[in-house]
Amino acid sequence: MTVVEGFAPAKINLTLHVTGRRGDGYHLLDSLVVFADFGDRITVRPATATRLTVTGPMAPGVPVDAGNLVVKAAALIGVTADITLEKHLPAAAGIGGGSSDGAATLRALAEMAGVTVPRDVLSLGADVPVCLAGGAARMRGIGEDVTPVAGVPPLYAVLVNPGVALATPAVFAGLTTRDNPAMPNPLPTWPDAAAFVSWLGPQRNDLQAPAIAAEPVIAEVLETLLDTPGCQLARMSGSGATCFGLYDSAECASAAAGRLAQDRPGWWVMATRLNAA
Ligand SMILES: C[C@@](CO)(OP(=O)(O)O)[C@H](O)COP(=O)(O)OP(=O)(O)OC[C@H]1O[C@@H](n2ccc(N)nc2=O)[C@H](O)[C@@H]1O
Ligand SMILES: Nc1ncnc2c1ncn2[C@@H]1O[C@H](COP(=O)(O)OP(=O)(O)O)[C@@H](O)[C@H]1O
Repeated sequence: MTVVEGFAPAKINLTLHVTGRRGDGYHLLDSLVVFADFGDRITVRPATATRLTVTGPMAPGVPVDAGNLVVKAAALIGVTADITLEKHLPAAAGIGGGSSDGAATLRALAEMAGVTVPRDVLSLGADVPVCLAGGAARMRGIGEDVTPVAGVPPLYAVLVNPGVALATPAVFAGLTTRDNPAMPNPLPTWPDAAAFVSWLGPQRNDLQAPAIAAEPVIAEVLETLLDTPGCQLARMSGSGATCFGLYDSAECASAAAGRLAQDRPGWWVMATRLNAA
């Protein structure tokens, strides 16, 4: 029996510029996306009907029915399987846990059944195409236009989620401006990690302000990250509430994570390497 395992890394929007809105209400984005070395794990086994079991420290509250993106992905690719999802990423957290799980399921089921992944996966969610591509990418349109970006260095980061779940549509609805500038085109080249992080500084996550308006604790997370020794940049990912801090070494990131975990026992804190693959 073919058993296939897959990894569904956290997705981090290093930038998230909202540049317009379509007639159907979806927003046009320009986002630089990378992936962490931390995430969920899935295992798929052939079965005559799809069955999902969710385990792991972040399993509570995650849907186990047809609402789970793992089950939706299996239906889209047309393969039935016994699927175990080991959940490590907080849900509704702006780090694309569900989308990354969906993309990992598509890859694993394609390998298990010897079929190809459908070309149009946008129906699963705007973040699924970028998660399926994997690696540093520029994401435009509403998420369907994904271009790999070369030259993004590996980054040492700390992810912090204060334990508030934010609904993505509500955060988009809180935007006060929707026609904001895109990132430069083409993107510059960065000689090293320091140049990359200083370029990142003036870029934005346009969803950060409406997310803070909905959950002011996000501002506290950003300030707390910036206060840790060696933090070069702190920003929210996606529609929040997870924020990332960037550091110039694994030691700095790990020391900051240790301190934050001690000082803020209610927050989810994780040191990770971004774009390490
Ligand atoms: C904001 C982002 C940035 O990467 O990340 P997350 O916060 O979800 O991690 C994504 O665009 C989210 O992608 P995803 O979570 O897959 O979105 P979907 O399920 O397709 O859409 C959820 C809702 O978000 C809004 N939405 C999403 C994408 C987009 N380009 N414009 C939107 O306005 C719509 O209200 C939509 O109904
Ligand atoms: N595999 C999954 N993991 C987590 N949440 C999921 C999954 N499948 C569907 N969901 C639903 O999707 C919602 C958004 O979750 P997630 O993709 O983690 O957030 P975000 O879009 O903020 O990155 C959750 O509230 C949950 O109800």
